[in-house]
Amino acid sequence: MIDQQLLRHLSKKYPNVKAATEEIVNLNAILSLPKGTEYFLSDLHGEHEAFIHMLKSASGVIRSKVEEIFGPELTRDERDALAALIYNAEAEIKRRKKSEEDFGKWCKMSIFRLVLIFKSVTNKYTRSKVRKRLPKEYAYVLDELLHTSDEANKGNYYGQIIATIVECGIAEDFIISFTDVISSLAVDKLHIIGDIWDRGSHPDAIMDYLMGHHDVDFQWGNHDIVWMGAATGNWACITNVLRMNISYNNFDMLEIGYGINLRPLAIMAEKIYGDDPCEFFMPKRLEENKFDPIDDMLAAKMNKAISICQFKVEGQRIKAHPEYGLENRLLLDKINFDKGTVMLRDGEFPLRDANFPTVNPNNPYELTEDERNVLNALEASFLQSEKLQAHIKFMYSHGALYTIVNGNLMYHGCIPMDEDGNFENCTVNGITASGKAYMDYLDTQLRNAYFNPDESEETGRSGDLMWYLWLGSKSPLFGKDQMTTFERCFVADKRTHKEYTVSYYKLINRKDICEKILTEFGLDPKTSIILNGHVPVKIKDGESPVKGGGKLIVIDGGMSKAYQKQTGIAGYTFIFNSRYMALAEHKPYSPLKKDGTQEFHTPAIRTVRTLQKRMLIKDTDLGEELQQEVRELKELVKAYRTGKLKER
Ligand SMILES: O=P(O)(O)OC[C@H]1O[C@](O)(COP(=O)(O)O)[C@@H](O)[C@@H]1O
Ligand SMILES: [Mn+2]
Repeated sequence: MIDQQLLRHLSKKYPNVKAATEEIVNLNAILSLPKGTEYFLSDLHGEHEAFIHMLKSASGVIRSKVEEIFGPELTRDERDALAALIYNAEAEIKRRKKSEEDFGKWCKMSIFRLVLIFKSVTNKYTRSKVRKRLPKEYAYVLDELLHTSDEANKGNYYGQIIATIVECGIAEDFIISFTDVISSLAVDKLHIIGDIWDRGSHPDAIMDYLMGHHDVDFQWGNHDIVWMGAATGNWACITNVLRMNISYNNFDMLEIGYGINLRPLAIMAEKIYGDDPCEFFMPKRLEENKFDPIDDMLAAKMNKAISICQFKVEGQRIKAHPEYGLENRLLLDKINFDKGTVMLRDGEFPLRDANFPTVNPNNPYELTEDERNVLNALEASFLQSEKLQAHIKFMYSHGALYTIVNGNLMYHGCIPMDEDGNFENCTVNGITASGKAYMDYLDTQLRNAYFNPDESEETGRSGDLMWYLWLGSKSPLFGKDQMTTFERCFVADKRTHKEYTVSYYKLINRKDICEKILTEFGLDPKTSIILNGHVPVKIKDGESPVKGGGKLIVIDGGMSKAYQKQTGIAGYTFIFNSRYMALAEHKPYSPLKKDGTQEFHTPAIRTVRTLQKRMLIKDTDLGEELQQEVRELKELVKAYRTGKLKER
């Protein structure tokens, strides 16, 4: 039974039998449509161009539509050009303006072709859903192009509309909007399973783009969490994100994108390491900075200066939180400054760089006055960066530690388990929990850390939790025994760099374990699957992304350029539409060339599961909500009919 109050509330929106019945008809129509296509991506690591291309091309789906519709009619080059127009309309228009004798004619022809693709990507949506996604300025025209029913006159009618667009001089803008709509309609829901930031040059551009997306959710990754901590002003997180991004030469993003002022750090680095070659701190150059080039020598000094700050600040956090169990990461006090060695858990190792002018052997974790001043200034930059704070708030409002959508469980790293596959008890901030309860507890704590920080504590202290989740061995986002950053910087012997993954990553090869996790999260282990990111799948070594008898799929395929050598591909998109689940395996993205052309690679798509029957909206989470609405509306109609409520 639905209560009277709810019915009275509903009656405000549906004041009579007719209005309520109309909505029931509308909802039932929606329920019988095929489910929209969901896309799952992870480990974007700042690769904005590759990522945006994956969305624009709908990871191969646009190409297959072009083939389906124009295969018999157009040449291969023409089909390539049409696909290229949808992927990057600005660039293609610019190129055509130069090469076409009659640019207006090219615009007309392109619009005609786009209309056919548009029809194909919208045919499983209701008219009202499509309307809601159209850009306001062209909604009327696009709706007409899509829905005109006068078959005999259609050619002429289209022709008129299109000719007017070209004559009015708005063809370029129209085509750009049109291609955006086509790409956006091909992807109904987007799930990002963590790690937007670090390594690649423009996570800021990715976030800007996603903030305009119609339906996106995030499952936080370790690289996201450490930025979320940095945004609370936490020094351990700030030094970590700066070290990583300086070491990848990402100055445009830091200084121009987020407005982080690195001048105090640069001045201090120059002062401390004037003569130090900082050989092992040279930045990796995956891309050049367009606006803020910093020469390698200065970048290396800044990298070393911020790394030392990181190890000192982390040492302080480790001592302040014995419950984190990170004492084995206290390494500055294990340095033998006379011998130039460090004592690690596997013995004593020589340091390849033993110049530590700012480390006081008697009190190695103490910051110098200069370092403190620099960190204060950096903290202010992070706290006051409007762009960063907006991105982080969006991560919170659209994100979580894990998410369940349409029966699938998504999380970035792992669920802590012991060797036998029991959910491991983990203690954080005084509370001990395991499995789902641990994840739920951390999720709440992470929200408090940003939105309700403990005012009485030093600034950013709440962010210690984010720092722990970035590198702690019981962090469901990290999933390794330790993070060996110090060793990577200072010790030549690569064996000391090794980070061992936790038991979980072995266990997930077992079907029963994956089913156990699904059950823990209240899902049906027969039909549900887990989508996992974080650990690059080494396809070139024969590793498969599909684990646990198809119950778990790891979709970190190495979108990060820095990791493509390891994986042998350039990322995955997991696709779940009304007919199947599939993995699109991407080749490295080739950027736009100077002559305005671009080489596009269509991903290899392999089906992971074919659904026995077409999945409809009524079978989805949304379908459940809509069916509840239908039940309520039926009660409302009954209330009107029996005189319990008055029609208006
Ligand atoms: O390869 P890089 O950029 O130096 O980073 C290495 C660090 O990144 C990590 O792998 C974490 O990043 P991922 O979440 O992408 O695996 C650490 O475990 C490791 O210490
Ligand atoms: Mn990760």
